[in-house]
Amino acid sequence: MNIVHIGAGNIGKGFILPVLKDNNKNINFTFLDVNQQVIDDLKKTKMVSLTYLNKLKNVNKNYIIENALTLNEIFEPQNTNLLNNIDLITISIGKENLIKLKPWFEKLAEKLTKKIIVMCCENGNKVSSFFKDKVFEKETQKKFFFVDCVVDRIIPISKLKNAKSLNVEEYYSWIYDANQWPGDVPKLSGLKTSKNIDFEVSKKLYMLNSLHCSLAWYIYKNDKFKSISTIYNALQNSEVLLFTEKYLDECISILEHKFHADAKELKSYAISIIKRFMNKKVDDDLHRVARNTLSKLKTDDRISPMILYAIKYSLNCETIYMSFLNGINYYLSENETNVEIKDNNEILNFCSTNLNFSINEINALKKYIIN
Ligand SMILES: NC(=O)c1ccc[n+]([C@@H]2O[C@H](COP(=O)([O-])OP(=O)(O)OC[C@H]3O[C@@H](n4cnc5c(N)ncnc54)[C@H](O)[C@@H]3O)[C@@H](O)[C@H]2O)c1
Ligand SMILES: O=P(O)(O)OC[C@@H](O)[C@@H](O)[C@H](O)[C@H](O)CO
Repeated sequence: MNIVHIGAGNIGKGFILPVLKDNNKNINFTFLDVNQQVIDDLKKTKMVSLTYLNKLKNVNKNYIIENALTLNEIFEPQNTNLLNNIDLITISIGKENLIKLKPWFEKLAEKLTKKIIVMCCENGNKVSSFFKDKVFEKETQKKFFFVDCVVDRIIPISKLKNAKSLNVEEYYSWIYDANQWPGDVPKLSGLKTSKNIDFEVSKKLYMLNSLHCSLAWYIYKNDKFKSISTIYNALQNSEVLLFTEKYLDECISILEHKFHADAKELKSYAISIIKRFMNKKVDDDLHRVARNTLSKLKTDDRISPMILYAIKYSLNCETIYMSFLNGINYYLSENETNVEIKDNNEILNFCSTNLNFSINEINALKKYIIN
């Protein structure tokens, strides 16, 4: 099977490559990236070397890659065979960068003789559908099967000095939408399917990912990352643990209400998240988990939808709302404005100007703040 993966970064090298290679025979794997240095390094080594950060004993494993190319190199004559035989394109470049792939996909679409599956392995709400609907015209959309998925493995930023080595968490989960996968294409091993991808996406995004950035913003507010700089260090503090528990309890009530989900199952998922965050070997920097703060605060991402849902159905979201304000202030301080906003009108103004809140959403938030 020919896999082309766009984005030879942490999730590409530390998750997509090993999960596909470990679980499926005859995987021919090609990395594409815009970063010339990364591609040159991978061309040289043709290998990725992973260290699994097992709590008991680290395990090292090497993975062969068949090709590493810059995006446009794939259109060169010597790569025609590969181009004509792609089965699956996976992508992990950051949701905000997807728009840049528009011309590349349009060029590819002109050359295709069969429909190809595209999976955006980005954190966000059904990002493959977003990519399909918001980026492409109908004609291009028809050339691909866009399949939503949820990917989960914590891969901290590497402090190792070469592009081929990476430390990764041992745990992983990759779930895709069973309804969008074409019926005549065999399923991939190592991946799970779901007929309720909305729930799977929301569960991970609202609990794990929103807790991650909320912890960073909380620590920044109280410590400015002076004495605490990683997720593991943060969770050694009893006040942070209390914040975490309250935060996850509010998330659980919202998910339980929205999806009629089993609260016990969500509770054990919450416990599993805390356990994973408490793996001392996963040296996960707070700047990383808070990256792209503004996108994380927008109405299509991990915090605002929970607040707006809780307001609508009168559910408690006190801690999540506090975290939302921490996030706004973190964003402002990162952008060197040195202004904290606390005034209600400033908050509402920020939401409509920078976070895509609609008039109805602003009115709902206003009512919540005033009460
Ligand atoms: N690291 C994690 O723990 C983790 C886990 C699950 C999901 N994710 C998601 O995976 C995505 C990538 O995260 P990451 O940690 O691997 O980031 P990263 O910065 O390590 O890797 C991103 C890669 O994409 C490349 N890239 C950027 N723009 C590009 C473009 N226009 N065309 C081709 N390549 C381009 C970069 O050069 C880089 O190599 C994000 O959406 C993130 O939310 C990350
Ligand atoms: O990648 P982001 O910036 O969307 O979010 C930061 C982290 O929450 C994220 O990378 C997690 O480590 C990952 O999603 C775990 O599966």
